[in-house]
Amino acid sequence: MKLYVGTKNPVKLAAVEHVFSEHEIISVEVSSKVSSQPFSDKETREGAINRAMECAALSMGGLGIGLEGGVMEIKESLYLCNWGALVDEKDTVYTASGARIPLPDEIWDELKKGIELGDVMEAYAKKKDVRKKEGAIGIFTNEMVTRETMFAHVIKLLKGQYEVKKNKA
Ligand SMILES: O=P(O)(O)OP(=O)(O)OP(=O)(O)OC[C@H]1O[C@@H](n2cnc3c(O)ncnc32)[C@H](O)[C@@H]1O
Ligand SMILES: [Mg+2]
Repeated sequence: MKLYVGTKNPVKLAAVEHVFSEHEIISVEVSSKVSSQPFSDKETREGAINRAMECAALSMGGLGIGLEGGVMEIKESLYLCNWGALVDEKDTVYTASGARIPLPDEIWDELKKGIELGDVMEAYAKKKDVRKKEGAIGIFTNEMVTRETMFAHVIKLLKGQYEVKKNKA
């Protein structure tokens, strides 16, 4: 079955390929229809669902996946948050979220100025393309968990829920 993924980001695609190795994966650029830097769980989740729905529509009876990164506030802390959505051939929507860790205040200050996390991380880590490599989660966990492994976990949560539903049908 064809699996459309709503991103061109190589790290997100690598995570999908790792979990859905038996599927033909097609990478497409779609709109998340939320801000480029989501600032809540709600908005980040919505971005993932919007991407997955557009992918499912393009797949014509296949599967669609959307992955979205964002940040969310809890009390005095700003956390990294990530969401994934899978839309199956029957238009059922499955969702799952990823591990979250607090971000340093200096990162929050930069985000408040309207700079996207990907750009903030490049300056902070003095590295290019952090968003396409280890990600903020990799930088702040000494690469114990990278953006790819974090998204792979989210995708496993989606695939597992889909399989349970399919096995019941
Ligand atoms: O091409 P797409 O699929 O859009 O991939 P992206 O890297 O832009 O990722 P998102 O749109 O899902 O993330 C929204 C914003 O947050 C940034 N971001 C989210 N998680 C990140 C991480 O772990 N490391 C670096 N930047 C991250 C990202 O660069 C964007 O500016
Ligand atoms: Mg983006």
